[in-house]
Amino acid sequence: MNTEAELRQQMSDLCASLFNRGFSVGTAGNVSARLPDGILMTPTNSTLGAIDLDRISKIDLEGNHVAGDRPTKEVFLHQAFYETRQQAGAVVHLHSTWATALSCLEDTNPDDCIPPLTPYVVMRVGTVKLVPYVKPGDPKSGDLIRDLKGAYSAVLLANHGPVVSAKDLFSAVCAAEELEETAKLLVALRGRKTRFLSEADVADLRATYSNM
Ligand SMILES: O=C(O)[C@@H](O)C(=O)COP(=O)(O)O
Ligand SMILES: [Zn+2]
Repeated sequence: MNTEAELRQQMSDLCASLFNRGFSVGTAGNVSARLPDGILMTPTNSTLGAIDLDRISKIDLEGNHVAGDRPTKEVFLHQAFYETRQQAGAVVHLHSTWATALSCLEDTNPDDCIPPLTPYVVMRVGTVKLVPYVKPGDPKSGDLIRDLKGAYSAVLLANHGPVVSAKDLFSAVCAAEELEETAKLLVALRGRKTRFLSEADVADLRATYSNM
């Protein structure tokens, strides 16, 4: 387990890495990580490209804002992941282009937004559910995640973008990147005869590897 100081540094570094490689632009996206006594969150209206360690928001186990700048407006969304997935140590929300494109397409399967194209997306991300649109920052986003009862480590928010949780911050960032790259492949392959992994292949991967 990282110390809080190490986790703050890692959050700033990984957010900058996402931003510098175009997974986030402007002030889009937000990131959080669980501590024994609360949750660290990126501040609202901050750019992931320049997260100041001392201004990272902290909320306590009761959800009170106890340190740093005001947290992301998606605090309810992040809290709902931690409430329903005990194994989740971090949550990453992005507006990355290709996953967001899938979140807008009418024929994206709401129960399986990212069908099993490659082993790695099965291993790192799992089945991705579409969550109905609510406006950014709406507390209802938390209710919609709680309704899933912890069954999905990753979702697409309709007409908005991906949210990915994982056991720790590095894993959550890697999973968000894997989801984005697979979304890009899916859009590139649209209209072409595509071979997906079989149910047996997916079951074998799930038995061998865990995405959390
Ligand atoms: O789309 C939105 O407005 C938020 O989900 C977002 O990505 C950035 O909001 P803050 O984290 O409050 O800056
Ligand atoms: Zn957003």
